[in-house]
Amino acid sequence: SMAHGKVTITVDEYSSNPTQAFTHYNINQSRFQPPHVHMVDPIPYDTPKPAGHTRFVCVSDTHSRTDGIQMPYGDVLLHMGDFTELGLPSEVKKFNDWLGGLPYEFKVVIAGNHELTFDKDFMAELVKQDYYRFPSVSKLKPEDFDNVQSLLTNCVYLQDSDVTIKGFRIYGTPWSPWFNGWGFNLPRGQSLLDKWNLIPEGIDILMTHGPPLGFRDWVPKELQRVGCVELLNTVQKRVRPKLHAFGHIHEGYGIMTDGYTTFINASTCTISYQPTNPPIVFDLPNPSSS
Ligand SMILES: Nc1nc2c(ncn2[C@@H]2O[C@H](COP(=O)(O)O)[C@@H](O)[C@H]2O)c(=O)[nH]1
Ligand SMILES: [Mn+2]
Ligand SMILES: [Mn+2]
Repeated sequence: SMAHGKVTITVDEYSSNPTQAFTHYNINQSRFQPPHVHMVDPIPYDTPKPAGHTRFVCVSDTHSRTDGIQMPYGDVLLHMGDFTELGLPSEVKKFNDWLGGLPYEFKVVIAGNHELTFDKDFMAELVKQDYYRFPSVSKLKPEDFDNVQSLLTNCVYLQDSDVTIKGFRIYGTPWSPWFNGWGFNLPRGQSLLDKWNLIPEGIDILMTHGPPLGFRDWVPKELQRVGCVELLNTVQKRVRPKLHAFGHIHEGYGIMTDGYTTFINASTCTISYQPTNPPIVFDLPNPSSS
C-alpha cells in the first residue's frame, strides 16, 4: 500500500489496447469521471504569480517551427520533445539558438520520437538498413551525430534522468509506444514499463514525450485512445507527481486533472504541424525546504 513502501506496477491486462482499457476502467472504476477527473482552463498569461510559487511554461512538439511562437512570462521552461523533424544537427543548433534567446531562468528539455539522432540504438539500426526512409539522417556520419546532445548548451537535457530546480525534482524520459518505427519507440507492456520503473518516487514534475492513457491522448481521426496504460498506472499508483507534462499527440493539446496530478499536453504544433497552440503556463507552490 502507499504508506508501506514501494508500490510495484505490473503489465496491465489491457496494455495492448488502450481504447479498450479506457472503456473498461471508465465503466468499472469510473476512473476517468468527474468530480476527480476533469478539464482545466489554462491561466491567462497576465495572471499575477502567487507568492511562494514557481511559474512553469510548457511547450512541446515545436518541430523546428519556433519562429512565430509568442512566449509568455515564467521562471522555468519545459519542452517535452519533438523539437525537430528528424533530429538533424542543424535543427538541434537552431533549436538551441532559440532557447538561448528566451528569458527563463531554467530550461528543461527531453527528446521525442522525432529526435532520431538522440536514440543511439535507433541510429545503429538505421545505418544497417532503411536508407530511403530517412535519407538525410542516413547520410550523417557517426561523428556528425555522436555528440548531438552536446549541441544543447542552453538547457538541461534529461533522458531517463532527473534534475532539481528551485527545489522541484523534475524527471524526464523520451520513450513512447511503438508507432511506425521512430526514435525512442518501444512496444507497449513490459518494455515501456521497464523505463517507467526507472522513475524514482519523490518526483514533483514528470516530463514524458507521450501521454498516459485517458488524459489528452485521443486521436480523433482513428477514434482511438493511444496513451500508455502502464504510464498512467505508474503516475497514479506509484510516482504521483504534482504535474505530468507531455506532448506527442498534437490533437490532445490541453489540460486535465485527476484531482491530484495535473496533466498538460503542451503540443505546440497542430496535427497539420502549424505551431499555433499557445504555450501553457502553470504555477506550482515551491516545495518546502524541510
Ligand atoms: N494512432 C496513433 N497515432 C499516433 C501515434 N503517435 C503519433 N500519432 C499521430 O501522429 C501525430 C504526430 O506525432 P509525431 O510524433 O509524428 O509528431 C499525432 O498527433 C497523432 O495524430 C500512435 O501511437 N497511434
Ligand atoms: Mn510531434
Ligand atoms: Mn511525437
